[in-house]
Amino acid sequence: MQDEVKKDQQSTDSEWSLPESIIDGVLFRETKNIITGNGTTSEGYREDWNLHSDPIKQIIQVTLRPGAISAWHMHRLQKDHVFVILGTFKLAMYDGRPQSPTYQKLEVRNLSNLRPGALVIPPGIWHGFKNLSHQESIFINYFDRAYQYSDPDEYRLPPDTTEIPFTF
Ligand SMILES: Cc1cn([C@H]2C[C@H](O)[C@@H](COP(=O)(O)OP(=O)(O)O[C@H]3O[C@H](C)C(=O)[C@H](O)[C@H]3O)O2)c(=O)[nH]c1=O
Repeated sequence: MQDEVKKDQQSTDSEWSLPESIIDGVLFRETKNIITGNGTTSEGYREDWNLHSDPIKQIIQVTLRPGAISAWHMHRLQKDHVFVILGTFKLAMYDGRPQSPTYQKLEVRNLSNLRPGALVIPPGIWHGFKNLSHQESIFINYFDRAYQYSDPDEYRLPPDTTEIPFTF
C-alpha cells in the first residue's frame, strides 16, 4: 500500500490563479461572468486584450455531443481563438513546431463557461477537444483568416495517434 500512497503537490493558490501556458504563444485571458437580472453577460473578445495582432476575419460556433472528441487539428496559418459558451471541455495541446522553444511539449487544461476566458492557439499546435459535460457543449472559435472552402488550412491526426503522447 505504501508504494501507492502519493502526497499532493501544490495545484493552486489562495487566489485560485490559472497557470500560464507552458507552450510558447498559447495565451489565456480570463474574464468574468457578470450576473445580471436576466442571466449572465461575459466579454469574449476585446481588441485591447492584445491577444491578436491580426484582425478577426471569421467566427464559427462548434458543438460537441456529450463525450464527443474533436481531435487532432492543426493549422499552418490560422490562429484559433476559443471561447467556451456552454459546458466543460478537456483541451489537449501539443507543440508540433520544430523551431519552437517548447517543441513537443504537451499541455492539458479544462475550459468551461463556469470560468470563462479566451484561449489563443497559434499555428503549428496540435489541439483537440473532448466534451466532459452530460449535455451538448459549445465553443466559438475566432479566426484571423477566413476559412478557404477549396483549400482548408486544416491538418488532422486521429484521436488515438501514437504521434502525440496523450489519450483522451
Ligand atoms: C471551419 C469551417 C468548416 N466548415 C465546414 C467544413 C466541414 O464540412 C465542416 C466541419 O469542419 P471542421 O471539421 O473543420 O470542424 P471542426 O472539426 O468542428 O473543427 C473546428 O474546431 C476545431 C477545434 C478546430 O481547430 C478547427 O479550426 C475548427 O474548424 O464545416 C465551413 O463550412 N466553414 C468553416 O469555417
